[in-house]
Amino acid sequence: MTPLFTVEGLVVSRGGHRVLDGASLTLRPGERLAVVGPNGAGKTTLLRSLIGLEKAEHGTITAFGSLRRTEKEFRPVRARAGYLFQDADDQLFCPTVIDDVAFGPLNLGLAPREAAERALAVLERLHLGHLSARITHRLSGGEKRLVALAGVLAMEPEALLLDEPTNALDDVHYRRLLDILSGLPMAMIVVSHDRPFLHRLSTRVLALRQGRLLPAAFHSHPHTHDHLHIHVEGDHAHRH
Ligand SMILES: Nc1ncnc2c1ncn2[C@@H]1O[C@H](COP(=O)(O)OP(=O)(O)OP(=O)(O)O)[C@@H](O)[C@H]1O
Repeated sequence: MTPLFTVEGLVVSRGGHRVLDGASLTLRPGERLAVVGPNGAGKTTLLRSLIGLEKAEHGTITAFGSLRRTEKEFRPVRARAGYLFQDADDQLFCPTVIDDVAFGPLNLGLAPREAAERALAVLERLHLGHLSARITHRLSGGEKRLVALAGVLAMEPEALLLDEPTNALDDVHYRRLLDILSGLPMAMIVVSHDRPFLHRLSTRVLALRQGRLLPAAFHSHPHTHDHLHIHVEGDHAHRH
């Protein structure tokens, strides 16, 4: 099966520093790829690069079967890969929830009524129908996050790029998000520090270390404690 994304030897600098320094990955249909790494390792930079929001100095990004280099080449990628921002406030900008969720479908060319119907259907699927008429900026942090996800899903993307999706979620919303994402058929890349969440959701793990992506795996030590660790190939020290 053709990969949705293939990244080879990606180099991206931010603030004069090489954040990504030869990062490579492949996202295949149906895969749920977790990307972990310390604060500032470049996880957000990686997701932004995949949709052309950061400029690659070296390396190649192939998305949906085509090499992408220019803004023009990346534009269709943004319509096909749904990106959930780390901060929901960066994503939501319409006055009401329904307008925000309908914005993407409208942009894709749907008629206003069709866009509103699709938006409402997605909100209801996420058990958020009761929020549709609410003022977006007055939602709680967790509500904002789920509404932002509704906006992404309303675009019916072929892949999802999720930056810290469990931020600000309580137990009920956390469980709901996990159920929703686990039930979606599309491939996704999930950046998170939430190891139990990634452990349940992901099919594969990559760790970002010194600008490169290394294969990693979850492991736990039930004999001493029951929280999850991530073992990175080539790392010797355990991180608690
Ligand atoms: N606009 C910017 N200008 C300069 N440097 C930036 C900018 N945005 C990010 N950086 C730097 O790039 C590096 C990578 O940031 P990035 O947000 O990709 O990390 P991250 O792995 O997502 O971190 P976190 O886990 O804290 O969200 C950091 O050192 C950060 O300070």
